[in-house]
Amino acid sequence: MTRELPSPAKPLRIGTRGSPLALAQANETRALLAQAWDLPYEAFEVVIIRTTGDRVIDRPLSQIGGKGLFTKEIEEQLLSGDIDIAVHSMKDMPVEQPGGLVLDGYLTREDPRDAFVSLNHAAIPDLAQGATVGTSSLRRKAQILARRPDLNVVEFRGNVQTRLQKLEDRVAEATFLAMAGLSRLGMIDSVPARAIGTEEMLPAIAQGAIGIERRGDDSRVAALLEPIHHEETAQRLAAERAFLAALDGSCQTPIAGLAELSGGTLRLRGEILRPDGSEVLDDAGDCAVADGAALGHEMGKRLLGRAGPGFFAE
Ligand SMILES: NCc1[nH]cc(CCC(=O)O)c1CC(=O)O
Repeated sequence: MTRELPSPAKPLRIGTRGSPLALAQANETRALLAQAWDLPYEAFEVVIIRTTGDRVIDRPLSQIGGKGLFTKEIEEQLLSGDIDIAVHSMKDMPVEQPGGLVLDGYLTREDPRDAFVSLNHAAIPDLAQGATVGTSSLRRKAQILARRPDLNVVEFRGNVQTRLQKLEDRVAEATFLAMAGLSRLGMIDSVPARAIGTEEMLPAIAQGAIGIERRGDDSRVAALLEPIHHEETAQRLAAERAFLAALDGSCQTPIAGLAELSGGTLRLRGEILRPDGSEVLDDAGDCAVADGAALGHEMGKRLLGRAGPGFFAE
């Protein structure tokens, strides 16, 4: 049976940032929607929106401050009706959305692992004493320093292509990228990247997941998204994002977490680190798949209690 698109009069507008990765994700969403509803690509339009995070490129993200650096302008256009949905890397999304918006549509999650990327080395242990590595992620920086306090970590901003160029230019010996990003950009075979096991480096909350945001009162769009939504991804993210929310995490703090499902059970692992890597606190728990958010909340609060005040201070 062919489903009927509710009110297909004009193209559905898909808002996204303009980076190659963001565009790949928006186009993937567009293709999935076209396929699910048996419609031509022209029924959907990709609209590029420039955000503060894209504009300010001369400072570390952690110094620009404010929540939703990469989302504010997109959400404004969603609220004003200039776009109908927004496609996001869930890793970059604050745990709460502005009033009137909901973020409950998820595509099937990609590989959540980080990748070690280097032209000369296969893994972290191969790096020479004092070697320079580049990353803009406070989490990755703290995790690397926890294992290798001797390494020199330098700020590495910019999109995937820019960071790879910095390796070519010998600015650093290695960098770290999400496997999901490389895979969506079709670069997994052309870039010297090796997946890092999650025991070795626990990923960012929601890494590898794409979320679709909409207006809460837009029932047409809610129905439209239903066939491309992946419920297991939603269940995993519910646990991870509740963990993050309990820790009051913005992306200013080194927090990692990953939920996995097997045989009706959800297992959540979580970790917080001092920014200099000098202390790592971790926790893990199991629960029924439907109870992930409660477990995440509980684990977050427990870790916060163990950490005490000032844990995240530089
Ligand atoms: N903060 C940038 C960002 N946001 C999402 C991804 C990768 C894709 C994903 O995790 O879904 C990346 C780049 C990276 O960490 O390599």
